Amino acid sequence: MVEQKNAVKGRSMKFSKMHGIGNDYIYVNCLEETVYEPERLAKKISDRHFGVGADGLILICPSMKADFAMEMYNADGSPGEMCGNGIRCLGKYVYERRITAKKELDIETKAGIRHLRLFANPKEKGRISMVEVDMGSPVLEADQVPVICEHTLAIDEPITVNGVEYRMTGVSMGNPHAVVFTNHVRGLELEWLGPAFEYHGRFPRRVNVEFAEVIDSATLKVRVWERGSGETLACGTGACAAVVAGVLNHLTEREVTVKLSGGELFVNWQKDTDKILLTGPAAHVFDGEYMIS
Ligand SMILES: N[C@H](CCC[C@H](N)C(=O)O)C(=O)O
Repeated sequence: MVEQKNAVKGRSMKFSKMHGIGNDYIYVNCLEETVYEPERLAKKISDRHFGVGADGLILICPSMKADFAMEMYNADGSPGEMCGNGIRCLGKYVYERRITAKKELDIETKAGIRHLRLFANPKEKGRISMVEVDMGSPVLEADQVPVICEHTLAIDEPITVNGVEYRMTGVSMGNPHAVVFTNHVRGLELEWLGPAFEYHGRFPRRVNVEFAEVIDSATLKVRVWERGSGETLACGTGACAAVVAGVLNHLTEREVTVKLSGGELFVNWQKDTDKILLTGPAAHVFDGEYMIS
């Protein structure tokens, strides 16, 4: 029944809008709804004028290997392997809607299984306000997975973009990132610089770019240009990549507060386990019904 309903144009699909410090996604509960063309839907529904408006689409799906599976699509319809802000909101969604009673969850993603710990809002019973994700280990070598570069380790590597030489460090958090340290992120013209990095020949799968300013060894200020979505107010995988690059370039410690345009995330790259813990808020904005067209 559900499958037929959504296959037909002009019928509606329930969705929720959520965000992690302003990195906003449309969530569809695919335990109840069926989405046939997620790339096409992501592009339409993410449009901030002709759609609902979001940085992309996230599908909450059943999993054979974990408690749930997450599929994510960028605003241009392209699929992404992992989403640090999105997965935190997914945890809040399934707990608050009583789809699960667990406060520790395993979520299957294209980058592997990620473990979540949900923290209750002390002021509102049954609500979750903060979520910690074990993001796994960063991947730095090209022959291991979807790293951005053809060559091995790219630490502080020169790259010419729009005729200017920058230095970047490549980090895969399951999805590809290039981190560029700079002295003043505020003044950067990302609309011009972001696409030039994203589509640079050095990155065969395109790239997410983080421009990071070192405030002190435990604080980074970061602006993000996301592959497939443009400048966003925050990026969880990007915050982790920035801290990995900070450590590798001897600029930061392993425990860092990352100040993004929409708020703060806390990153802890554990030395003993090599795993990265990402902690930050998760918020629900509204629920709605979308007409499939
Ligand atoms: N905003 C997300 C990452 C989306 C990455 C996506 N733009 C890609 O194509 O890899 C985060 O919080 O981690």
